[in-house]
Amino acid sequence: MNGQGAPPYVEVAVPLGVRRTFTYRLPLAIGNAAQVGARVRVTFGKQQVTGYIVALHDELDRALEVDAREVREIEELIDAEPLITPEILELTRWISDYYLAPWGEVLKAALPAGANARIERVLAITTEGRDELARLPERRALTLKAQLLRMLAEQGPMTVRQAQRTLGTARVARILAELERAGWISIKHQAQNAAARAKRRKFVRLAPIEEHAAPDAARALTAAQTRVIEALIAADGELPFTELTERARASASTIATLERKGIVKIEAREVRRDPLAGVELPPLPDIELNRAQREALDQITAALDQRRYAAFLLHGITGSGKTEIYIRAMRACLEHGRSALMLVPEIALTPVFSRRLRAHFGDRVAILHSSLSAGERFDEWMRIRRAEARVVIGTRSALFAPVQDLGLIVVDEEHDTSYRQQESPFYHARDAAVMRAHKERATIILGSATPSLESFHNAQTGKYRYIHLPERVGGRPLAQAEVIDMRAVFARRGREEALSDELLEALEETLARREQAIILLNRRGYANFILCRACGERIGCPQCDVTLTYHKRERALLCHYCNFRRRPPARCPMCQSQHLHLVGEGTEKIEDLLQAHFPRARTARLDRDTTARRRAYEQTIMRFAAHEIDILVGTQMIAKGHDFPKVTLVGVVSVDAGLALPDFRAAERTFQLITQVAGRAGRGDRRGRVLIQTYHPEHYAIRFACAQDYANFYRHEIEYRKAFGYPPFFALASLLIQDDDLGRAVKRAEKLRRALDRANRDHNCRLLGPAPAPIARLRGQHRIQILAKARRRASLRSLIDLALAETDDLDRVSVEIDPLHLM
Ligand SMILES: Nc1ncnc2c1ncn2[C@@H]1O[C@H](COP(=O)(O)OP(=O)(O)OP(=O)(O)O)[C@@H](O)[C@H]1O
Ligand SMILES: [Zn+2]
Repeated sequence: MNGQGAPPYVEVAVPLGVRRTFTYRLPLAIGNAAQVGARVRVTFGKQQVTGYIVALHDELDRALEVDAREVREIEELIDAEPLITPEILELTRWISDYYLAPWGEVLKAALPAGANARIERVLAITTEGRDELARLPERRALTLKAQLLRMLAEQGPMTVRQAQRTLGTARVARILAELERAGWISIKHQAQNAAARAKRRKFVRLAPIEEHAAPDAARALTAAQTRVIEALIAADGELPFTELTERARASASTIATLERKGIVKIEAREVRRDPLAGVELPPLPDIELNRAQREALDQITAALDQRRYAAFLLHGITGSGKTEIYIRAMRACLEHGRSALMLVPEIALTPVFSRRLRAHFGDRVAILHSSLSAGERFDEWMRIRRAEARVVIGTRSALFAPVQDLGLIVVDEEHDTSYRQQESPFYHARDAAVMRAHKERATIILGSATPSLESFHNAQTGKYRYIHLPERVGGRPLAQAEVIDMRAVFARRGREEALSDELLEALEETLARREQAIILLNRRGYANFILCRACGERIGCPQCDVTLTYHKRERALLCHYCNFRRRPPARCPMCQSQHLHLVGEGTEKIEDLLQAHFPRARTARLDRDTTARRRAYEQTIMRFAAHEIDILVGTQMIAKGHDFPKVTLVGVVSVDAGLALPDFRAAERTFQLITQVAGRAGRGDRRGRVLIQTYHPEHYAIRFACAQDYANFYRHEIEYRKAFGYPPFFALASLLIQDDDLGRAVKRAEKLRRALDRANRDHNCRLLGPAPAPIARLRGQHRIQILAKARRRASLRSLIDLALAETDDLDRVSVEIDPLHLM
């Protein structure tokens, strides 16, 4: 024991590809200060890593047969106050078990990026180093070593990175070891909380009048000083320092002089980085709920009153007024003194909606999403941690918001694929949110116009309570949808056209009525790929088994998987022929075509290329909402959740590529995409129209989406899932082996398969593969897949657990439980 009776051992989870936790000893110096949920710096192998304390214990776990003498000490305690709450610790442990994901990685994902400490090497000069420096001749040009010593003597300890910034990376690297050996400097590892510091800003304000009331004070002022004072008076007495220097065209020294005279005061204050700073709040519509909404809300508030776990599937068609229900449910939750968390899909976090929440809940709202800076995220996160924010809205990782006393979770557009994290740790935020609600006795609402098959199935079997809103608010009709058979268009025109006459005419009429249109094509770029007509070569990515997409604006061929980029060649790289042909179209080309057809219309494009810049997405959406844009072309990001009353036409250029993907969810995705985008039409006074171009007009996903008939789509699709043994009837796991050497990948896959077979003697799982994944090579790695299926997810997990434990060199297998795609 270490004196004060503190448990001498801690269990640490590290964010590396290992699933078990590790025991460390607490040094005396840390003693009682260590708490569960705090971050620590530990030595792991030869590395220094940030880990998370997940348990404290008095004795070593005998079962693990750890030798007490081999247990290492914690190097540093990073947090005196743990960042991770007990609830989040518990949730991450569940995720780690359920998804067979390393606990440390889940914990890392649970903290805002700004809070993930970087381990830095910190340099400091020693007494011997100072003596050495004193012996050096004063004036002569200093050697590199002497320069570094002098820097450390004058400026104090600094990180290796900082030293390298001044003196050059390679140069510093060269001399460090030598200086340390000579005993002139010390090198220590330390955790640095980069962005995880509150932001401080300097403010200048006018001092109270009596402090500088000397009668002739005004006369003694220079012109610049007068400008400073006038600027401050105009701003009600206070301005941020930098803003003041700009406004008054004054230098820092002018302001310093005024401070010495006692006329102004300068002070540094902590400021909050507010993601909604400077936005105008639209007036809130005064809405009276209709009967269906009221009944839905009543059920939800009754559950909230009981303070027990309850899960609802709110299935409301597009425009049925789900958002209004969410807001009122959140308000009810707040009235109970509890907090509410709302998850929204990645980019569809509509700027309009965040503003509405701010208007409803004021400062109690915190916003967490991917386009915030690390600093903004951290500030918002801390406001939640301190329970200053009681309503949280955010994307996938907001699942881990340290909300205190959680009463309600809303998952909007619950079918959306962005809730699935597509890299390790793989988790599905919707499913984990259901578990979180369960553990914290909260009510959860999963809302969608096109529920995922899993959720609808859960509602059918009684796992979720089902609420249906079958009509649009105000009795508005759904848009009228028509399928355009592109085979007939081809026969008529005799050549391939991206836009049919029907769609062009409808656009013409829409523009003539001064209404707006949305045109969807779920593929960015200009042309799908480049084909050599002489030899048949398709120009592909050298790293991946996919073709490169032609981007005209950037004059580049891009790989949409690994971002490889090259200039479009003038000749075929295989046969040198000049007969290169652009095949297929993307959003760029559709934008060009529309501009050619309708030169007077204002068109804009929304896809990952146009929204790379922060806030670009938001700007385009706001301009479209203000009708500064007539036609909006885009990928699926325009299909989600938006409410633009003046949109009366939606055109779907093509969904055929998505339908053809070798994935059991292809039909479901296509159905959802069409239904969602169709739902953007006719949300105002005029009825909307939807035109869907396709070469497969008879496909059931297209037929049912066109009729906006969820029930029949579900009936059809669920039969197929049952017949072929897919979710929700079977649980699925995919094991992916990647290696830059194909032979090695195959060997490892076969070995894994044998281990799985052995483990499967006591289980009853179905195993498929190894086989090349549909994308057989990605970023230079060959990809071999094994699929496992079972009726019970638990047996699937235990099977994989066993197999992985048995094979030792398989830590690089990536395991996905409930994968979304099998690509
Ligand atoms: N009871 C009501 N009376 C009048 N208008 C309403 C009512 N409820 C909601 N609305 C308005 O109807 C429009 C559509 O509502 P909302 O955006 O909530 O639909 P939704 O169900 O979320 O649709 P989607 O699934 O397409 O996003 C909004 O402009 C909203 O303000
Ligand atoms: Zn690539």
